[in-house]
Amino acid sequence: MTLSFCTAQLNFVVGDLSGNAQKIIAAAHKAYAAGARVLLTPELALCGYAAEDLFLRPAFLRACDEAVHTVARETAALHGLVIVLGHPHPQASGGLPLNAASVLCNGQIEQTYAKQALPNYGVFDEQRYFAPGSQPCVFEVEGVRIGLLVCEDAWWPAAAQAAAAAGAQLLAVINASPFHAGKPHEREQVLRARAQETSLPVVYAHLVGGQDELVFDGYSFALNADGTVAGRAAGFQETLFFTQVQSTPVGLQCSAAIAPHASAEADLWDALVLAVRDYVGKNRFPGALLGLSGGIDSALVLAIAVDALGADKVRTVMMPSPYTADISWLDARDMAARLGVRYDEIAIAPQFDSFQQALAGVFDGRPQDTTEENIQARIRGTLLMAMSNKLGAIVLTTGNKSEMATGYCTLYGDMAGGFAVIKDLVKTTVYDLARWRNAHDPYSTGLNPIPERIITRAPSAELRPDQTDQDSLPPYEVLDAIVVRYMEQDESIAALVADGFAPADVERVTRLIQLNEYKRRQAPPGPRLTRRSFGKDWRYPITNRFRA
Ligand SMILES: Nc1ncnc2c1ncn2[C@@H]1O[C@H](COP(=O)(O)OP(=O)(O)OC[C@H]2O[C@@H]([n+]3cccc(C(=O)O)c3)[C@H](O)[C@@H]2O)[C@@H](O)[C@H]1O
Ligand SMILES: Nc1ncnc2c1ncn2[C@@H]1O[C@H](COP(=O)(O)OP(=O)(O)OP(=O)(O)O)[C@@H](O)[C@H]1O
Ligand SMILES: NC(=O)CC[C@H](N)C(=O)O
Repeated sequence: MTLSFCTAQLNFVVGDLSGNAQKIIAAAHKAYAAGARVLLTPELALCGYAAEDLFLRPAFLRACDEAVHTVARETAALHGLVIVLGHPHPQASGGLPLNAASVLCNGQIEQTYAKQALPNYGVFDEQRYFAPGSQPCVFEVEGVRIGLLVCEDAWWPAAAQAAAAAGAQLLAVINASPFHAGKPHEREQVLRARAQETSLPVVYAHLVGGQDELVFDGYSFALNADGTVAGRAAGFQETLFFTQVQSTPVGLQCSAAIAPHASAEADLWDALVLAVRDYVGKNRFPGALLGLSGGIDSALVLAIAVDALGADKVRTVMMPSPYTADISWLDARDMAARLGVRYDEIAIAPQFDSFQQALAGVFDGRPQDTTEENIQARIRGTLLMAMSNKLGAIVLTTGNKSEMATGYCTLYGDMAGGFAVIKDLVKTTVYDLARWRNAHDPYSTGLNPIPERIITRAPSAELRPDQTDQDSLPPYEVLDAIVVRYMEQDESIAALVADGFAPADVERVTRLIQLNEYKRRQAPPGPRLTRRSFGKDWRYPITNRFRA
């Protein structure tokens, strides 16, 4: 006996119930024609993950319910195909809905499983939206008894063990498991433990796509009962991933194509590209634009945007001030020419003069300070937003995580825009990725996008004469280490000092992190790439006197 499973590793759009339903129906027809008799869709595939407070709207839940029936009806002719469909399920008794996986066959809804473990940490709020289930769900297809789990269920032993105790011979897990660096390996490690504890093979069906700040990386996989990888889909792309499950004298054996895991840098790059492509595309922008300064941050964002959208959908504008160095112009022009993107120059000196004149009376002889620096950033922000209004393209902001942490960014200035592409990459990673992209060509563009001098020159905001970033901050290696350990890993000030960081550096950086919460609340969203980003998984009070 061989039973063929198909995982619909597809990119759904939150709230597009009919589009998602049609995508699932089309996948069912293709999978069936290719011989599959089980189709697994990702968690909440029908409505998209994460639909957040849409789950609180009765009309949304009713529409999801109708879409479940549409999928059942339009796949009824696929005789014998079992579809595991992820969707929210309103409870007849009222109360919160279930995060459900329904088993559809021959046009009927045969069973509906309710996710038991509802994650409520990090970026997850599932206890705000769903009531937990308590029962295992086992269904049989061509003599194979399949135990159903939904994502977080499989991160703990109990639900898998309950499915095994209920007679499951294989675990089918449907998922929406947001990416961070290293997550594809971590996930397989967790599921390996479930396979080994239960001595059951696992088919893990995963989502792909960008949804606001979350990125889903695909990499669906199958494990044998001993935990060895029997198959893996490619990461960061849509695919129908087939796994053959065979009955052998030693139990069920899975086999499938095994796509390799990519390097950490390649995964990060793919995540950034997918996040930009989906944010821009799903929100229906005709393209993107950004201020190109000749510095590393805007250079990296431009390279990502071109890989994501194509050169014809990205335009750049260099807005020199009196403090802009010649090499900034030269490098910005060089980069735009290398990539073949539209490049304009708009000098901001006249507007800068005009603002200063307008304020001269009010400022009454006070010395120049960051006020004047911020005016320049705000003139640029105003010009970029004007271009966005007129041309329809979204403004990509270029601030990195080190800047978002310390507040080295200007409200309504370089923070003005729609999507903050690298807000979860610390500056040292920005450099690493720039070097990596110049040495690799993941989308076969034939481009070596970033001029070498942009990578080697000292970073500067160029908002006053001879300014460099390191004038007022510790070296980036030190700054980034403090940011990562304090912000991502919850280490204390005392622990960092005990580990050898200079007390003054730790004091300054952590104080800046605390003081600049107000700025981050006004920042655009951007893709989460680490265990903790400045997004849904960082919810600190603005008004706060505690720091340790
Ligand atoms: N708790 C709070 N809640 C709400 N609002 C608060 C606030 N505290 C201050 N504010 C407001 O925020 C203002 C200060 O913020 P903002 O106007 O942005 O200005 P600010 O933070 O003073 O200046 C921006 C800093 O970033 C640096 N910068 C800017 C641009 C690029 C780069 C770079 O290296 O890439 C660096 C620049 O040199 C300067 O040190 C205050 O004047 C006040 O109006
Ligand atoms: N001369 C300029 N022309 C166009 N855009 C600019 C210019 N200067 C700054 N910007 C925009 O503002 C952003 C922040 O600029 P700034 O130089 O202050 O910081 P940065 O973090 O060093 O960024 P970068 O490395 O891109 O220069 C830039 O990434 C760019 O998008
Ligand atoms: N949707 C979920 O239940 C995801 C939770 C899970 N721990 C993950 O990130 O993979």
